[in-house]
Amino acid sequence: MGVLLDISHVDMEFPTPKGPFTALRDIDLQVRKGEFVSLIGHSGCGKSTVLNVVAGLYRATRGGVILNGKEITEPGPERAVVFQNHSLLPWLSAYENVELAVRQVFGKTKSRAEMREWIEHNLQLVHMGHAMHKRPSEISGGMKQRVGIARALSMQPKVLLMDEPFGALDALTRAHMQDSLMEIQAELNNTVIMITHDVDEAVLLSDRIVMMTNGPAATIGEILDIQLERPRSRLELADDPHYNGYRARVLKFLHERHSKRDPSPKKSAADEKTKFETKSVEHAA
Ligand SMILES: Nc1ncnc2c1ncn2[C@@H]1O[C@H](COP(=O)(O)OP(=O)(O)OP(=O)(O)O)[C@@H](O)[C@H]1O
Repeated sequence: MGVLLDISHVDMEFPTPKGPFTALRDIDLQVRKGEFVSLIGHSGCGKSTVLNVVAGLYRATRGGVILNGKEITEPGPERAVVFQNHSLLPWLSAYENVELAVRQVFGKTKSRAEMREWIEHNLQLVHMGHAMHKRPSEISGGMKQRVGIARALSMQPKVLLMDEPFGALDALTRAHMQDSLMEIQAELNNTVIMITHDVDEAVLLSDRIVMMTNGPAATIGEILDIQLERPRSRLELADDPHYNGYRARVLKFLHERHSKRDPSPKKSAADEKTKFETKSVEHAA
């Protein structure tokens, strides 16, 4: 299948009082339609910066991003973003939060009735149909995140950008959300770029895992193709040698990178444990 999103030789420099800081150097990544790509790397390496360049929030210092043949120069509804901490408007219900996005994208092309149907459809897709008239303060963290995902999906984006979407959730809710996301992905064939610190999550969900080197001047260190059949079941994969091989490969990359930055093995191991969630898939089930 053809390339939908072309992140082409992107450098990103930020001006700082001490002079320019090079966050990214030569990020080059082509994403196909319907592909699920995860970005993983140590804290501060530049994952969010990559996502922000694709979102159009930052302009690359060199290189650029082409979506469907058109260069990205600003944010747009064809690239919906889901953040770690939901960004719902607290005074609006779940329904009304999604409605805002739907009006923005479909206000001129869908009738009122069609928009209502579409909003409800997207909330049902994330299993929020029963609580759609509740406000963010009346629902759990996982439910809020579901609404954020419904809002992003309702825009029918060409690319879904997710910045640690499940990072703030407990392990069980997180596992449910991952399963929901896989179901939705199977149904809608979305193109997704997701940042995660969770190695299991990356292997379970992704078609490819992009591993980034440490900053400054972070770049792509390695790309791992995850050739596990779909639909994927976390329970079955727990004993799958291929699954465990992919998992080990990512952990090794991260560990090696960390060791290079800090040669103290004691500190590396401790940091590794806190920064990367390496729980086994059975625990999350
Ligand atoms: N607006 C900015 N101005 C200056 N430096 C910045 C700016 N945004 C990011 N940086 C720097 O760029 C580097 C990459 O930051 P970024 O937030 O992209 O990393 P990250 O991999 O997403 O981190 P984390 O995993 O902790 O969220 C960091 O050193 C950060 O301090």
